[in-house]
Amino acid sequence: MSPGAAAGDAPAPADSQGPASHGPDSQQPAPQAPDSPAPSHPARRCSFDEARRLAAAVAPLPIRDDLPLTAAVGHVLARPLMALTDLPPFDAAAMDGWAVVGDGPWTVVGQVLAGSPPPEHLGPGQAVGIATGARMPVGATAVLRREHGSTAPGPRPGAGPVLTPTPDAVLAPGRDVRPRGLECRTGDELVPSGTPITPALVGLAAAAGYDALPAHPRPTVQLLVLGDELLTDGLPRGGRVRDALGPMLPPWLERLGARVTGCRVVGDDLPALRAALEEATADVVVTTGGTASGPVDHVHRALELVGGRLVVDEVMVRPGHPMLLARLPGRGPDTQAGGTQAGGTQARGTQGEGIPTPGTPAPTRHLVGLPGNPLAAVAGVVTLLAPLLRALAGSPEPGSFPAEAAADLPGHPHDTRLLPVVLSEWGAAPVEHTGPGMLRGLATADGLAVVPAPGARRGDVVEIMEVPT
Ligand SMILES: Nc1nc2c(c(=O)[nH]1)N[C@H]1C(S)=C(S)[C@@H](COP(=O)(O)OP(=O)(O)OC[C@H]3O[C@@H](n4cnc5c(N)ncnc54)[C@H](O)[C@@H]3O)O[C@H]1N2
Ligand code: MOO
Repeated sequence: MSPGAAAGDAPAPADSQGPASHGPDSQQPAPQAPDSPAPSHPARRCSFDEARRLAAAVAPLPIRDDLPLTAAVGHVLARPLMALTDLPPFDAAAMDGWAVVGDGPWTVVGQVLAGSPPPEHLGPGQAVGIATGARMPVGATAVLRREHGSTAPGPRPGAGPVLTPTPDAVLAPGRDVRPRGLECRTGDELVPSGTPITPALVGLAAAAGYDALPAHPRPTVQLLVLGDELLTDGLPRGGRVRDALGPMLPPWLERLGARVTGCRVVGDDLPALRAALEEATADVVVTTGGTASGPVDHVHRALELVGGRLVVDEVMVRPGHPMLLARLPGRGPDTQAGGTQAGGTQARGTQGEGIPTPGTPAPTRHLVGLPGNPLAAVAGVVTLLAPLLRALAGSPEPGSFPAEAAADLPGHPHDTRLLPVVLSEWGAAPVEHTGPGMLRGLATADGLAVVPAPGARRGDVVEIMEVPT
């Protein structure tokens, strides 16, 4: 639907703070296109695709240029990694042996080790002992491997040893030499922006002369697990159940690139929830439970009270349809992207190198409301939270991949269904125990198949949402 058409039919925008409709049968129009994130979105009931597009439409956190190499692992490279030097930076021996000039025999006139200066120049008939990685002397044409030569005393006192090649020695020019610039030249793009910073990338950066890397910070997350009925230890008892989400979500979110700064259980109490939201300073606040319209489901009301603005309010996906995404006002003082780095992203008005342009707004904070049913909460993670966290961290990872259905995949009559599946050489097959309140199926699944209504047939290609394995 075009933005104009959507606007014409839109319900009262969330910014009006009117009552949000989030029942399962609310029939609100589809949202407008997500590619123009306006300051105030009408809160909408969204399709699965629209919801994840809206979540992914946020700007990345402002770039930091000062992340020490090892600390940068787990972030996403925010600018291309350009070579600051030729690599190798000089012609170097690739093997232990002798640097030689032309064919032998040669007189050995010295030795050069890795990191030590070579002789100024080698002339015809001369050689130096050389170690792997040592700089080649000017004039040397090749390296003779140690196993391909032997030395004998020189013909007279003071003359260097005589080096003779074995019959199988190979001495073509450049043999066993790593020429300067073999891997890259100064200014070459080594790795594009958006690449996850891995240990290997950090090693490359160090070799290329970097001490720090530019990266979007990992978004901070505070998790509020809502529900008076939740127990944090022991067996379920007295009508209460164990909190499954408090233990599950922090490591999951860390795997998605977030830095989880807090996780706590909050009772079904509106003032307590409001206070928790007001105290929270993270880039993303995640709540679990309380999203529906039960007597103690307070997330919508608490959001209104703290000035939150709903962006997505219910998604046409099962399980998990009551999930929501909202913008939160302001930002706290202790977030990674705040402090000296607060300000717009480079794309939105920095002066380069992450220095904020005076007057640019601080990055927006968000709340993701996950439904309480555990598999519904997982659906909220893959639909809203994972795309949001990736966008904040500047990650281009899709979070999904295609696979063929190995069997018919049951769907929902009119909504998208996220179905735990196992993958094999035959494709994606459903598992058992996939009710909204169950994690048994997911625990052995390889991903969540995105099953369009009313279902997929064996042989259809479906999208598989990644879950941590
Ligand atoms: N009248 C309607 N009622 C409900 C609807 C609806 O459309 N109309 N939708 C249902 C669906 S679908 C879901 S999902 C839930 C979502 O409700 P909430 O987000 O408000 O979640 P709660 O009511 O707080 O809890 C639901 C369920 O999940 C259990 N739970 C909650 N947190 C946890 C946790 N951390 N670990 C384990 N289990 C948890 C909770 O005990 C409830 O059993 O609303 C339906 N209702
Ligand atoms: O969102 Mo609910 O039961 O479909 O889990």
